[in-house]
Amino acid sequence: MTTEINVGVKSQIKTALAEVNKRDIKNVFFVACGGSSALMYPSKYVMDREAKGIDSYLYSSNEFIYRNPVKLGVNSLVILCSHSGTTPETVESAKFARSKGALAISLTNEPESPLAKESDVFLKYEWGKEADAFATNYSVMYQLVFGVLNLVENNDKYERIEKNLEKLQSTYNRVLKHTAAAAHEFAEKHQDEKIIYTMASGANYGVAYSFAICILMEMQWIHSHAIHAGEYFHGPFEILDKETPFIILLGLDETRHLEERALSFSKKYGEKLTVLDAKEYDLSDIDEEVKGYIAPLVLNYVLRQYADKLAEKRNHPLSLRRYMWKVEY
Ligand SMILES: N[C@@H]1[C@@H](O)[C@H](O)[C@@H](COP(=O)(O)O)O[C@@H]1O
Repeated sequence: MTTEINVGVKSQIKTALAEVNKRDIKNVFFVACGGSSALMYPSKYVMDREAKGIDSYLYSSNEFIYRNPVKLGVNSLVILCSHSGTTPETVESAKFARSKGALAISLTNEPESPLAKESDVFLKYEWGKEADAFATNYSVMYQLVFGVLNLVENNDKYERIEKNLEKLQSTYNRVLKHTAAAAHEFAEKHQDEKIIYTMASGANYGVAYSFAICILMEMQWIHSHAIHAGEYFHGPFEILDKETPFIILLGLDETRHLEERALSFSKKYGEKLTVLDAKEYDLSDIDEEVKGYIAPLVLNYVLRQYADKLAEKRNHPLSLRRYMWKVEY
């Protein structure tokens, strides 16, 4: 079944790339909201590191429409994502992109959704505990992005990334066993906290961002803010004391130095520090050359385990909302 689904994912990517091939793509816009936006941050990092000619931009959906970037046009690829496929501003963004002549490719879990219908091509990804990592959102996004880089610029990492993503689930399973005790301890220690900050840089910043806005604020009603490790010393570090909890992510990309610097300062003056360091995880299945790109996916998966444990300890299900999907906004 898994193999069948993975073959299906590859064929969807092929279809999407065939559409890309019909155009002369000069720029890529990543457009989504919330968690769906956060999962695009590593891809924006990939574009910055790998793309020699294609420009790339990342916008929250409504900002994309209202800002109306002057470069958006027939040479643009707009990559959208919405899990439900119903977030109105993301659906509008797809319409808007196409009205400008751009190619709109969306990722969603819902093939019958308005977003799927308003896009030139949609890619259905899998979701949930049973899904193989290869077919899930982060992986599908990478397959598309590396596929575009390969097609437009002859970037040679596409096949390697695809092979590494095929081994991702076994990496996840191994790492999760290693982090289970730490996740449990985190939940024990933080169940009564009123505020928890998150921090990261580079390819991992989106993971810190989504944990802050989606897990802590949206799903646990705990105050939070995602601090960019490079910005830490330009304001946020003044909040550090022995009482304030921070989650600090350390990835394997070129910006790791920023995260290490933030951590070493935090260790000096803070105490409630939870460190997730990808260097401590068994990523032996992953090629050295792409480890920096894969690290945020692994960190995100590990943090989901932290979220599950925290929700359980606090007796506050991750599905609980006050306003989202309930009132008008
Ligand atoms: N955590 C996310 C939110 O941040 C997002 O606003 C919402 C709608 O998103 P989507 O457009 O992916 O369906 O879903 C999730 O709950």
